Amino acid sequence: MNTDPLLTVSNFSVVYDVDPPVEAVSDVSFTLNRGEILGLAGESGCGKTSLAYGVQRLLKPPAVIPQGSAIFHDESGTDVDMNALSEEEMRRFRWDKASMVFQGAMSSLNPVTKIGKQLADVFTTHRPGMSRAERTRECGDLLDLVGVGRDRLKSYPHELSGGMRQRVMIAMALALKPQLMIMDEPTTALDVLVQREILQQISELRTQFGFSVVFITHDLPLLLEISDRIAIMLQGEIVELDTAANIYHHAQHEYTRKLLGSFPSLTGERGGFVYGRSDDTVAAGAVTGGATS
Ligand SMILES: Nc1ncnc2c1ncn2[C@@H]1O[C@H](COP(=O)(O)OP(=O)(O)OP(=O)(O)O)[C@@H](O)[C@H]1O
Repeated sequence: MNTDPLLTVSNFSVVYDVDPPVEAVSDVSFTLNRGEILGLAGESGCGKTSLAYGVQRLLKPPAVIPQGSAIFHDESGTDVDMNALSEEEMRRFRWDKASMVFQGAMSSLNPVTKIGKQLADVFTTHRPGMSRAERTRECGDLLDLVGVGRDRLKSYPHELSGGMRQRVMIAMALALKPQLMIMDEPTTALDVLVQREILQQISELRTQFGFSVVFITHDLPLLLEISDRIAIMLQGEIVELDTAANIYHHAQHEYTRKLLGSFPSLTGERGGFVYGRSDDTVAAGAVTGGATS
């Protein structure tokens, strides 16, 4: 496995300064490797979103970050301390280097604007030198890439299924070829087959472009399918971080075992597990034969 780090998070805490204060993330440290999919699992309220948004500096008051750092090891060789960036630098950084697919992102598409135009707006803002023809070509290429197809450039969001809308959001997050994508429950609202297809797509795109992914969900079986490593969060702390295979076969923490045990779908409708992928991770999907797109 590639152990060239892309992001080093150290002693990171997030507190909501309400009465009494809530320590949503407590002294969390981890490293994300280049090209790696790191799953962040844990039940609702354990602090997954606060951690991901905190690292991206997307939290608003009453959230405060009393301690910790997030260092981005840029492919240019420069280390960027994300806490030291100005608001403006951070805004640019967020799309260019590290993009995000939010929880329920597909409903954040503007309903009265064609999806091609919404995609093109990313380039208009961030690549002002691009000609209109280049923008249209890039947007078409992106829609092809995520399996929506360039013939949908002129479609309105309501003309697309939920899965297709979510793919458009992924296309948007991919637009500037970031090195990191943070995905917060990107497939939760979709049915299982569509989820599978999208996971497969993310995995293929990651192989093609080499970006890293932090994939957040409470759905541990789903993480086992897609992640190289998985971090288990409990009450604001990462209690276990290991390869997907080790999490599945040799969970060390009692809570991880509990979390695994709480998903009957592990051996039920999601299908049995397929072992022995070349990189020794775990992949589910035997029943559906994996995803097609
Ligand atoms: N604005 C806020 N003010 C006060 N407490 C908050 C605020 N936002 C989140 N919290 C608290 O911080 C803790 C962590 O929440 P967070 O949303 O990060 O968890 P999560 O694991 O992402 O949950 P979910 O899967 O439901 O999104 C929870 O106890 C939550 O109630």
